[in-house]
Amino acid sequence: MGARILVVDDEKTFRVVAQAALAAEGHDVRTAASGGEALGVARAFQPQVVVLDRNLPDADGLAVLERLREEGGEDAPLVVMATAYGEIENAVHALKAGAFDYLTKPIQLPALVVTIQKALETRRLRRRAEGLSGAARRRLEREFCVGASAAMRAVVELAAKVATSPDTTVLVEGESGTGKQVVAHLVHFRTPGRRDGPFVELNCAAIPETLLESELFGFEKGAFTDAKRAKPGLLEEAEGGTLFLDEIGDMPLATQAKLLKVLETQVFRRLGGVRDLQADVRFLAATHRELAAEVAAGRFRHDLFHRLDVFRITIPPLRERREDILPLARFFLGELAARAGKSIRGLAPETERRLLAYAFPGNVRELRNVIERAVVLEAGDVLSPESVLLRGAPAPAPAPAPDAAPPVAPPPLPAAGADPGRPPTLGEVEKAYLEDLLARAGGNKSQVARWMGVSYPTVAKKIADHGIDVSRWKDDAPES
Ligand SMILES: Nc1ncnc2c1ncn2[C@@H]1O[C@H](COP(=O)(O)OP(=O)(O)OP(=O)(O)O)[C@@H](O)[C@H]1O
Repeated sequence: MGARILVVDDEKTFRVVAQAALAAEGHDVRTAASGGEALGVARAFQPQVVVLDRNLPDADGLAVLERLREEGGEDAPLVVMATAYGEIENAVHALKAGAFDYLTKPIQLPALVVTIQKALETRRLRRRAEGLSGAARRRLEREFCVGASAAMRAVVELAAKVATSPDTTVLVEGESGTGKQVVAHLVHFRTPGRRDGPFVELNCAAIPETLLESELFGFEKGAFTDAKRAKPGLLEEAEGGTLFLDEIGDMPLATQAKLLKVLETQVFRRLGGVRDLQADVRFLAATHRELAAEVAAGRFRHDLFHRLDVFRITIPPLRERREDILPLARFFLGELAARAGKSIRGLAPETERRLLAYAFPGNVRELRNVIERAVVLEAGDVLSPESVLLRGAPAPAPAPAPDAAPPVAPPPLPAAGADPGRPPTLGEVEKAYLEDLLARAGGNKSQVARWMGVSYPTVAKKIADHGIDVSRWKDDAPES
């Protein structure tokens, strides 16, 4: 597709010839004979590329370049500066002032056409990268909720601090589901020198030991039997950006030694390779294990631990920052209800009470899952406690006080089996009663014991005697 090109030169012959050559390539070309005219045309025409003579009758081309960049801002055209033959100094000045490239006069038309093509391609790629990272950044702001706890504010502050040093290694610690990956994203997208580069993730626990090194370092053709062609590793893919090593505590010792070397020297080789490659990446490692304890147990190298532990961000479990529960719940509700096309205004007071009382062993991930399911179940315009199913916590209907009498009218009598005239036995009634209470308590035996007014061991024994499988009511285990 043709582009808008402005040719600025006081020599009429050059303007005419260049315009014809570029128009023949399908471009829309305007010309100007002076700096003043060029700025006027640029404002109206918004060219994507400007071919600009350094020596203009009314101005220095460098000054015009500066004005074009200033006025155009993010949309400023790329400038190809035309300099007199032998004035290499001028060319260097032009590049330093932000010109995309330079051509020496007399300008050869084929060189002009190729340089314009290069400029347009660069502009397209830059825009694409900006578009992508801009979208990713906006998504990040949408996907991250700071919460209300001092602990999370401290985490965000630390992330902002380390974002100012693009080469510092970061270690993120926290239980599963606390948000280590979202914090890793936060660091990446807030680091000016890295955020336009890639964010590449490697989960060290999810990948077989034998594949881990080839994923990380890449390999040359013939490095091993299946290496039919060379493949760059994630270290190369992450060039200029961030390499996020998730579950680093699960990395095998042999790979740890190799990783340590990269961290120390910033140099590595592909498997089977002989060339040293530079690792221009920020390493960000995360673990749900306590690495110091892993070191003590001999499962993690102490030198690697110290190399990684330059800047540590610890995310506390959700149960230790309860102030975050409701802001996060509302945040997820907003996002998930919109996605489901439901208008659910907020949380019912009883829903809030139940969420606040719950321990969230699966942390923020479990909270998100709970809200996601509740949104599916909810028919009203607020998230009611009946829709919010919490593992091991009693289902709310009909919402008894925790220690109140059994919450139910007697359960429906069980079917009498073979003999329709026979009333159910006491054992059958007891079993049905137990199953009914277990269903209401989400499988929580302590709650059932309180409702039945008997001890926990008594309930546990009755459940075992009747052969009841409690796990079927505990279906909302968090993902891990
Ligand atoms: N502060 C937060 N704001 C918004 N969403 C969050 C936040 N913290 C966690 N989440 C959400 O919780 C879920 C789990 O987060 P994440 O994957 O980052 O946890 P993790 O600690 O890396 O877990 P794992 O150790 O299991 O890999 C994700 O869906 C994530 O979007």
